[in-house]
Amino acid sequence: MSEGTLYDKVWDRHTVTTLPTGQTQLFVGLHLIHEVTSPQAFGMLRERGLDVAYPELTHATVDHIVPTADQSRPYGDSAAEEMMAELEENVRDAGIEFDDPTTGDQGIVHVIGPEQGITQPGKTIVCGDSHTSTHGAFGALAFGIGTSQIRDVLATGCIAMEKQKVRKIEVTGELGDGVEAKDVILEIIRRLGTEGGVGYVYEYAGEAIESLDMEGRMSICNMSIEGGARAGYVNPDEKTYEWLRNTDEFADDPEKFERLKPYWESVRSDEDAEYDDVVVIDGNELEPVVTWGTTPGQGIGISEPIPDPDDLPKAKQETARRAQEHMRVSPGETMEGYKIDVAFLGSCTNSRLADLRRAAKIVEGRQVHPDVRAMVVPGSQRVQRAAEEEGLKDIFTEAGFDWRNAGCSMCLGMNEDQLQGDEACASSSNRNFIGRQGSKDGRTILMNPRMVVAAAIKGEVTDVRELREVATA
Ligand SMILES: CC(C)[C@H](C(=O)O)[C@@H](O)C(=O)O
Ligand code: SF4
Repeated sequence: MSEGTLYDKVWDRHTVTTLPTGQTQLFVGLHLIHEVTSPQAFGMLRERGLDVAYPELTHATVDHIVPTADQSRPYGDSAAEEMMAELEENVRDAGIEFDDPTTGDQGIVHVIGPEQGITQPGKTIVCGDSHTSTHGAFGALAFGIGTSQIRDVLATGCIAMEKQKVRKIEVTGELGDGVEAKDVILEIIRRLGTEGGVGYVYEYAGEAIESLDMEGRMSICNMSIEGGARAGYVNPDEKTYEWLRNTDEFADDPEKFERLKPYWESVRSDEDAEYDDVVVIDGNELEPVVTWGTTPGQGIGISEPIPDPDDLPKAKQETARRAQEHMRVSPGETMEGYKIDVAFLGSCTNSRLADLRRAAKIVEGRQVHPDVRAMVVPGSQRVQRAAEEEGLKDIFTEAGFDWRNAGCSMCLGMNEDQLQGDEACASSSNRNFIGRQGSKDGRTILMNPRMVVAAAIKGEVTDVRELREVATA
């Protein structure tokens, strides 16, 4: 008998009860916390005299406010220092494992979970952060939660939730040269809209998704929320298990791996599972996608013209007009040749070793354009070390990139890494909202990591496929 989708199965296996509100009480397998959204929740717990129910299922890191240059304490920014100190106190009192920068394991919350192997198929994972959907790449059911829910999870290990519908997004075929996971998700959001996923969880499937490495799958799941979906996931397969086999959790404990694997396999969506909606996208047709506007849904293929707001559905016209004014672009132009001032390679979407490796191949033997300030911010200290060991840091720094310490950095500019004035930034992050990178006049163009470094080298938005040809000629 079909038990349904991965979503149905993980949901059922974590259901404690149905609450009087009609919501489901779900048990949480992993609660990730960071410095920005947890302090208030810990405060609420203290007010009620409650303890953290499952410190062993809770894991903390510091990412948003952490400086990426000088990390000596106290931090130069007193607000950042205060947040850090508060997190330190909270985790110490509760006995929660904390990957602070002295451990060598610190990093963006959505990078460290998978790399340590605590992100696993069939787990329910929550975090007070909208990009928690990233962990769905492993077949986990992972979603961002708000402050009062963080409190609930800290106090009870459970969360009250409404069940969502499931939309299967099948990406068929093979991605072309220079086209990456990031382009797939930007294309999905462009087609379905930033609100298109409201009420849904996205299951990403199809040949093009299956052939992605785990890093690529994470980039896609990461941006589910930008498409309005509460969560996104990929069914676990051999690639997933292979990744996990090599993590801290399992490398020294192969028995544990063998014990858990049947469960992981059992949560895969059944062949005959029913979906509330199915969307099919032809992966063969895609090209690198860049945004022209101020939402992640305002994207186009690098060779395509920027749309005329008048040609868009009525509801989208006004925001498109305002976005074009802010970005100073006109309908009919392509984004190719758009001048940039800053290049940011980082964020929980694209700052893993595989991302840096691909980008370094483009950078090798080239120089950052003299008018561009370019930075690479590894997603975690482990990524940073590995990249340094294999010589990627040297490739980037010799080309003129600034090599930083791990953190969220210029993805949202909660530390010193910010755009100035109306600077335009080629960014491998996930949000291009006005003001997102620290300056209200700043302009963000989202793209894949190789496109970011191509833009850094040329000083303008560039089709990386042209640069690659030069490189291999
Ligand atoms: C600070 C945090 C609450 C926020 C989020 O939830 O996503 C941040 O990570 C972001 O990307 O905007
Ligand atoms: S890297 Fe950006 S998107 Fe990811 S958690 Fe940090 S601020 Fe949020």
